[in-house]
Amino acid sequence: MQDDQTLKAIRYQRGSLSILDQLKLPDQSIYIPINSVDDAWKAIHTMSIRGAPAIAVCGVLSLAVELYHSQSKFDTIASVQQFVTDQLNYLITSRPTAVNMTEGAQTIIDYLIPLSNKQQDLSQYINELIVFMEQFLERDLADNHAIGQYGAKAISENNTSHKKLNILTHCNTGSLATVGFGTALGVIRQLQANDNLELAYFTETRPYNQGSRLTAYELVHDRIPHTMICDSMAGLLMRTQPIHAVVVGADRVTANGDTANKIGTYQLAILAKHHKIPFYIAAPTTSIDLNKKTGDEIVIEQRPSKEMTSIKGVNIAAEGVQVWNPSFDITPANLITGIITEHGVFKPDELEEKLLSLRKK
Ligand SMILES: CSC[C@H]1O[C@H](OP(=O)(O)O)[C@H](O)[C@@H]1O
Repeated sequence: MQDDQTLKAIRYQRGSLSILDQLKLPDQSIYIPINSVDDAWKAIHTMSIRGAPAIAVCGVLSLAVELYHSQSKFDTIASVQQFVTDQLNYLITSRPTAVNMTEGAQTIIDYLIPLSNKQQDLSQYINELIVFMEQFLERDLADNHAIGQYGAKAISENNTSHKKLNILTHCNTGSLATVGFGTALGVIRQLQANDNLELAYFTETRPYNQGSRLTAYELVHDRIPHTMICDSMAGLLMRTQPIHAVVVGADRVTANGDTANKIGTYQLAILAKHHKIPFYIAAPTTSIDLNKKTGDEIVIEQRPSKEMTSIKGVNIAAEGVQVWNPSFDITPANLITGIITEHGVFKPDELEEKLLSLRKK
């Protein structure tokens, strides 16, 4: 099972934040300090830390650390509110596709006024704001296990004829993409814990290799039975091996269930449809953006060409080669069997209604 210490993407205690530098994995396990929002912005943009939920927690906690150490520079509550709003709006620009940072920023901005109605002492206001920001860490930890449990139950119930299941996943959606158990990889961890997993197949996930660099690291570490494949092998795998489900993460799910996820997800969904294999998205409800009606509204982040033309600084393509490097693609809702959240598994066409009723509670 997951070892909480060596697979922690984020280490935090009040006034101090560090992240596991995922660009150095799997060869080196090095934590780097994050002392400010600027540090967090750079770490997120360069993908030293990545994964929609982990990005949001890192961003919010970097602001908590900055507030903790710079209290003396504020003379009014209004100046704190302006600083927090400006820093959150800056953090959102670090990676545009995932919604979790935007959701977290809006939640904090919405709290600034109610908190000032409750607390007029400047020092106490800052302290209570820090406590509120720290709750993002606890919330995501709790969400992950629920996602794993709901997902494992749904997939097992879909395959009553097989005790042990072969699952295919893409990219990295484990402890290195969240702050705990993982989303899609959390479902795989839970299937393993329930003794319902035969093999976890996973793709290398070109071009940035989150699968070979990060998912391999997690599955080997947790001693979960697995097989790594190249992205291009997914079709032959589904045609020749019994794959019982595909489960992947999400960076942003829109109201109709369309989902932005790591590039390569869309073609896996098409292959799964062709081979009649259930295709699941696993994501916390903080990844669901009801303000966007369909996936056509999602901004797809374009990444630097060097992430395609080199690996760890070694060129694998001719200097000057022209590339196209979208970091995400959109999987339409009609290719998705279910969306696994911390509140249960929802069909795409019921997602908006279910989420609105949950948010009213
Ligand atoms: C639970 S992480 C969701 C999502 O994040 C990954 O993208 P990136 O590595 O570029 O941050 C990937 O799309 C995962 O599925």
